Amino acid sequence: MTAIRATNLHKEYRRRGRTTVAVDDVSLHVEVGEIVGLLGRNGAGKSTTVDLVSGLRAADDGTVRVLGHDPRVDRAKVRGVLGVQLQQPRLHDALTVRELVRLHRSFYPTGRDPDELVEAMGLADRRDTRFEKLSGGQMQRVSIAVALVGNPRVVILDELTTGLDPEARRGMLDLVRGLREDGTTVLLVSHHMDEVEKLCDRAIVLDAGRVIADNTPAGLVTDASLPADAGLEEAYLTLTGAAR
Ligand SMILES: Nc1ncnc2c1ncn2[C@@H]1O[C@H](COP(=O)(O)OP(=O)(O)OP(=O)(O)O)[C@@H](O)[C@H]1O
Repeated sequence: MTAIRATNLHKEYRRRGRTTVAVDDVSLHVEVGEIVGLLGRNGAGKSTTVDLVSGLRAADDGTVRVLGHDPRVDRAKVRGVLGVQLQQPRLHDALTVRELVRLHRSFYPTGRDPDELVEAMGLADRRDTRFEKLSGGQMQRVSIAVALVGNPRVVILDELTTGLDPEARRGMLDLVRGLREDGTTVLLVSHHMDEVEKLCDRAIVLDAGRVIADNTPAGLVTDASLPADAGLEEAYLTLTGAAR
C-alpha cells in the first residue's frame, strides 16, 4: 500500500516579475512502513515538495495522495493521518510548550500523552516557557512533538536534526527508529548523509526541482558509478555534481 504518492507535481513562485520553478514534474512514492530520505542542495525544492505533499500549498499541476486522500480536498482525513514537522515551524508564539502540545493533541481522537512526549523531547524543564522564548533547537523539538502527538500513520520531518546538539540529535535518530518499529511511514528531508544512510530504506535526490535519483543508499552508490564501498555522501555529491 502506498502512503504518499505525488504525480507530475509542478510549482512556480512568482515574485516581483520573476518566476522560479521550484518543483518541476516531480513524481515520487513512499510505501507504508518505509523510511524515505528526500535529499538535495539548498533551493532544490525539498520544502516546496513537502508543502505540496502536506497540502500547505496548492500545486500548479499534478496530484498528491496521502493514504489515498487528496490533502487539499480531504483536509480533515489527511490531518488525522499525517504529521508534519516543518523547517520553519508556524506555531503560536504566546503559548507555552505544554499548551502547544496539548492543543495539537486535542485535534486528534487518539494520540500520545502530551506530558510524556514533552519529556521525551527533552523539554521537561521548558514545559511552561512560551514558544517565543525558546532557543532554535528547542523550537525544533516542539515542532517535532506537535507532529507526533496525534500518533500519525505518516510523518514528514523537514530537517529533523538541524540545529540540534549531538545529544538531542542522537535522541531524534532513536525516535525515528522507534517510528519504524511502530510501522509509521516517514519522509525525512535531510542534509545529513550519515543520518540517511542509517535510517532510510530509500532516498530520493532532487536537483533544480527535478528527481534525479531514487534508490536505496547502496543503489545510489551504484547509480553514481562508484565502488560498492563508497559512502552515500560521495554518491550524493557525484549525482548532484553530475546533474549540473
Ligand atoms: N515563498 C517563496 N517565494 C518565492 N520563491 C520561493 C519561495 N519559497 C521557495 N522559493 C524558491 O523555490 C526554490 C525551492 O525552494 P525550497 O525552499 O523548496 O528548497 P529546499 O530544497 O527546501 O532548500 P533548503 O535546503 O535551503 O531548505 C528556491 O529557488 C527558492 O528560492
